[in-house]
Amino acid sequence: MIAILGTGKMGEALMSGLLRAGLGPSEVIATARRPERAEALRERYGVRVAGNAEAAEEADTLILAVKPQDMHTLLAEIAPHVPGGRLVISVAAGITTAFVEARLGEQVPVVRVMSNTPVLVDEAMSVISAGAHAGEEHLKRTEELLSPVGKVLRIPESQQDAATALSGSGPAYFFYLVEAMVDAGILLGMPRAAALDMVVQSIVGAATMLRDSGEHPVILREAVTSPGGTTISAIAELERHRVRAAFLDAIEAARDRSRQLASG
Ligand SMILES: NC(=O)C1=CN([C@@H]2O[C@H](COP(=O)(O)OP(=O)(O)OC[C@H]3O[C@@H](n4cnc5c(N)ncnc54)[C@H](O)[C@@H]3O)[C@@H](O)[C@H]2O)C=CC1
Ligand SMILES: O=C(O)[C@@H]1CCC=N1
Repeated sequence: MIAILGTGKMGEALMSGLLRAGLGPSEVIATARRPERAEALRERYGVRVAGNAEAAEEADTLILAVKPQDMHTLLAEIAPHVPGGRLVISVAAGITTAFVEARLGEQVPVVRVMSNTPVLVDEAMSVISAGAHAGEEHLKRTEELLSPVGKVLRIPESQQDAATALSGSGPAYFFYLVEAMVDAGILLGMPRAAALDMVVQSIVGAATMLRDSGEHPVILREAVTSPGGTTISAIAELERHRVRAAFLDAIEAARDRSRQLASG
């Protein structure tokens, strides 16, 4: 039995992925703060919806999916209800395994996960790290849960804040880029729907080439960039506006914010 504690956007995305991967609705308990949300989850997925304490007592794997700022309250609520031997998986940005261990009891196996919203289309990037009391079996179990919905990579916990900035938030940067490029199409007089189609297909094509060709992104970009042509005129403007430096600073800021989150 798996419990998702705090079934918001990420919790629901993970839960729907687990169900698509073949887990039965009767093997999942979801918890939610608002009764309307609980009802919607029950109706949409046929899963059981319960209180946090009850879910913690019954499930052998607990997935903590509340916001980092709500983690302290959730852990305080479930601490008396987590029997030995439970695997606790936290998907919250910035929350360390030590933070969870300190509140649930020192022996609890905790795995920290940073996934991303493409879990909704089985293309998640999930990175996982073991806490002090989580061993190979716990990492394997976490991998089994997450690999049907995307790629899973083990990383040292010291890299989790960086991974949060890179792949946890990563989809948002691409959506932002698409928005900006569609605006550019509008500026050039293109109808919005056509501009969106062109940009989305370009990003899907580029992503597929990156994944399937094994080529370095520089080589792929050079292949588009004809001498004296159009692409280099655009790249020159991106460089003039220091877009590369903006990405470095932006992702560093996200990493720093992830580090701060556990303290509220
Ligand atoms: N949205 C994203 O792309 C990603 C989010 N995350 C992490 O996932 C976690 C959740 O983020 P979102 O889903 O975006 O937020 P969200 O606000 O949609 O979901 C959190 C849910 O937890 C519920 N909740 C809060 N306290 C509760 C409690 N004590 N008992 C039961 N339910 C409670 C809230 O009502 C809400 O529905 C965060 O820790 C975030 O860092 C991780 C990777 C990506
Ligand atoms: O913005 C956030 O804090 C969460 C964590 C990674 C993606 N979304």
